[in-house]
Amino acid sequence: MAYLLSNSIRVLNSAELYKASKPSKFANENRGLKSATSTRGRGPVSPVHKTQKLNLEVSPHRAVSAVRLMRIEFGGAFADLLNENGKGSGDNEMGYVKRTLGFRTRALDDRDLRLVTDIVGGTIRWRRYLDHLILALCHDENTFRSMEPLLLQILRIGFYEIVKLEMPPYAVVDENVRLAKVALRPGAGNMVNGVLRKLVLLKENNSLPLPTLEGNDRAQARALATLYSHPVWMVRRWTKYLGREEAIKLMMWNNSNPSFSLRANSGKGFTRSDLVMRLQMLKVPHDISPYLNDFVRIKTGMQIMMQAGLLKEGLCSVQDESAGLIVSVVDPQPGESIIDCCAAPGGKTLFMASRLSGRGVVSAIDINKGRLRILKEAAKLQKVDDVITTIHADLRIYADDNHVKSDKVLLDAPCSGLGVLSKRADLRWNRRWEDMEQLKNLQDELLDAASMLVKPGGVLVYSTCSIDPEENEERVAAFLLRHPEFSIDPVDKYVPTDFVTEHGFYSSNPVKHSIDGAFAARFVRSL
Ligand SMILES: C[S@@+](CC[C@H](N)C(=O)[O-])C[C@H]1O[C@@H](n2cnc3c(N)ncnc32)[C@H](O)[C@@H]1O
Repeated sequence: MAYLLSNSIRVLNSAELYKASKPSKFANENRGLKSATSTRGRGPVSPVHKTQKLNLEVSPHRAVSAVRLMRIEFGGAFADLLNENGKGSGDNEMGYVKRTLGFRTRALDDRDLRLVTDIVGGTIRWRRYLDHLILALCHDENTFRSMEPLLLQILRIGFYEIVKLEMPPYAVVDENVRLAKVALRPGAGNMVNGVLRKLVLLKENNSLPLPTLEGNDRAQARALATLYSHPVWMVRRWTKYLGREEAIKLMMWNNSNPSFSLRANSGKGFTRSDLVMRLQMLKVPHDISPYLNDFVRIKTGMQIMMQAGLLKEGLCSVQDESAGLIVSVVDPQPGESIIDCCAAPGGKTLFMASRLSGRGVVSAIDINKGRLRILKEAAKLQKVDDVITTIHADLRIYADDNHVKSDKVLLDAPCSGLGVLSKRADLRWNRRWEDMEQLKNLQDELLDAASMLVKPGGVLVYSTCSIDPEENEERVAAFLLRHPEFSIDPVDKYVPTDFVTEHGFYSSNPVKHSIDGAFAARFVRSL
């Protein structure tokens, strides 16, 4: 499958998603995989009876969006089932469309690709809100709870297009009815027709059945969670730590279309000016990063940039400035030995390596062999492999067994990812409150291990892509209590003051800085 990228890398890298995603509680508690593959009502993977011919009635971007949403929601298990039914279909998206819907559509053009990205990303982000409306407009709760997954995806798409994209409503109704009829059966088309028409009327009368902010804290959190389409536990956590107003702003940011940054790969002699020139030639609108010399921001045109081969040739990488600023906190210098403790897939390793000008070494450790392989290949492509060594290991065991001491050690710890929810549209539904406790324990263990690799007088940087104080400041405080041999080195020398907290940590705030949320603390080990 061509990864149908235009502006949402994480949403679209579905192979990765299958592996990474845990079952979505919200989605799966009422409709499991069994119903996803049910043959009742000609379910999505029983298309034997259907024509395998090219279908020109259904708009291809809707068909592809519906199938991609199924794949994201049901993850690897769904993909595996498809493969059982037809080997080889997993390799390309049209294969999935054919297997799921029972027909092919014409190939997608650039406009279709952009629509798929918008619809899939938006429908995932707004899922709780959309499901609330769908449930309200169904005959009864049982109709909603027992709905075939493909039918539900078609309804979600229609609701999203009407309510959030504000597309011409009757065209949306017609198109989605047609999709339901062809992919499922005429009755399903009638159902979609009835529910979408009700929605159009309610929207025209400005009377969508939405919850109001009433009742106790819990009830209000539930209402906010529906209105801004996030899990209740996140709303409660953010209301506690940020206050309601900031929590709402954060949720609005998470629901907006993400923009991306590109890092010119100076390791390959390709400068930001070179990148700017190439983007100008490709007519891709861009802005220079105000924070980092190698970075350029783009809101649209990712597809064009990829088609032009800039990523494939290793001339630049997609990297958020929040991650680039963590490398600024490490401040790699030529000749240094650096250990990147949780390195894969390598965004920060590669950037650090490019800063060494061919002198020094970055040892990239990771427990995940597959992701480490991606890092290795990217290092070759970007011509920084001469200063990178990869080590496949559990950091905790590695640190116990090896008595290496480095100038600098970066621990970019596994975390909730609560700072990157605008890019990782599905992550909010996969993260559970219980994950936080497990993650905090792991972060403490990894910090202890990473600290063993720092030479006297050396530097340790702890970072996350989370905005959660329990994963950030609290972990730092706990670490300092356990390790009096380390002290805080304030980061104001390394990043713009706007990112420096009162305790001398680096913190990027999506709402304030319009980049992903991230955190870093820099420690120095006593001599
Ligand atoms: C936040 S990601 C790192 C992202 C990376 N630094 C980058 O910039 O691309 C966390 C990584 O920690 C790795 N990891 C988790 N537990 C680990 C362990 N016990 N030892 C080593 N790596 C681990 C995961 O495989 C994952 O690749």
